[in-house]
Amino acid sequence: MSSNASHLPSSLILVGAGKMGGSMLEGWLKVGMKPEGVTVIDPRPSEEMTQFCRTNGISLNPADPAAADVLILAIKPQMLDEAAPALNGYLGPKTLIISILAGKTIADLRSRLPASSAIVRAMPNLPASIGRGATGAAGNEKVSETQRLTADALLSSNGIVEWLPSEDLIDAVTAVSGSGPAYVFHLVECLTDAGTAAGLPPDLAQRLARATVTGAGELLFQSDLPPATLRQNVTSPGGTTAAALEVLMAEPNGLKALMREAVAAAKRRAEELAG
Ligand SMILES: NC(=O)C1=CN([C@@H]2O[C@H](COP(=O)(O)OP(=O)(O)OC[C@H]3O[C@@H](n4cnc5c(N)ncnc54)[C@H](O)[C@@H]3O)[C@@H](O)[C@H]2O)C=CC1
Ligand SMILES: O=C(O)[C@@H]1CCC=N1
Repeated sequence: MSSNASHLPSSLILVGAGKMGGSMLEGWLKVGMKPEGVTVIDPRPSEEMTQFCRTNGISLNPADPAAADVLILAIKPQMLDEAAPALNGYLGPKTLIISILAGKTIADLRSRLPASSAIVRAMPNLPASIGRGATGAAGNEKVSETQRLTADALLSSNGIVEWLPSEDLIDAVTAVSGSGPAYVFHLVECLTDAGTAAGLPPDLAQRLARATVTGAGELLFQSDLPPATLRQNVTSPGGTTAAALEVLMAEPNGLKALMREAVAAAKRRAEELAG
């Protein structure tokens, strides 16, 4: 984990503490963000989140929250219009806004918030909660160097951060790493299904599929070898893996084409969510 704790903000408001906001919050506390500096705003917090805030001494839905150094926006993109009027009340002149809303551009946010707002648009992913997430981020010209370091400290507490040369790349980042964990979880579902079809009891198939994907993921994490080399290391010439890969890598309808289609669909959807 590469978070630079000295740049963590002293105060932060999290607006929307659902699956992703909650995952990020776990990461911030693990790297030393002070719970008394965190305020959570969510009209419908889950029981787990309510309990989490109580246990950690985090202020949940205070009547009149003071403006903070950082406001993290983690509501659904479709809720932005409804949430925007209240957001203005949480902003001070120096508040940095970090939005993780899929599809919503910095211009979309600026049209609903003070024009002078410093905004970082970021796209994290769910493994943020265990510090193994991947985030792409880009900021507008109002973001000072100190604010960029603050954003970096928060986002890197959740895993790797890639600062993008242009905000335009974020929809593609969303389609690859934002949504990507779901593709991997679905791979486990498919491998379980295939194992069951091949004669394994479903529970056993799922345990094997899960351990295989997490083991392969951890090997990829720990190794410097490119994924293609790791794949070749499993593949004995004329063996079982080669037989399976002939199906998966068939042209033109193999996994590569399917993955391109899936990522393109996710990117298109992100573009539709803009506005
Ligand atoms: N789930 C994921 O893996 C990822 C999600 N995102 C983005 O994160 C955002 C949240 O997604 P999820 O956490 O999956 O959704 P979620 O539905 O789990 O969480 C949204 C939360 O916002 C709260 N909320 C609704 N209206 C509100 C308001 N006016 N003020 C404050 N809170 C309000 C809801 O009660 C809920 O707890 C979305 O914009 C999504 O694009 C980004 C990357 C990954
Ligand atoms: O499915 C979604 O729209 C959000 C954005 C990336 C992951 N979850």
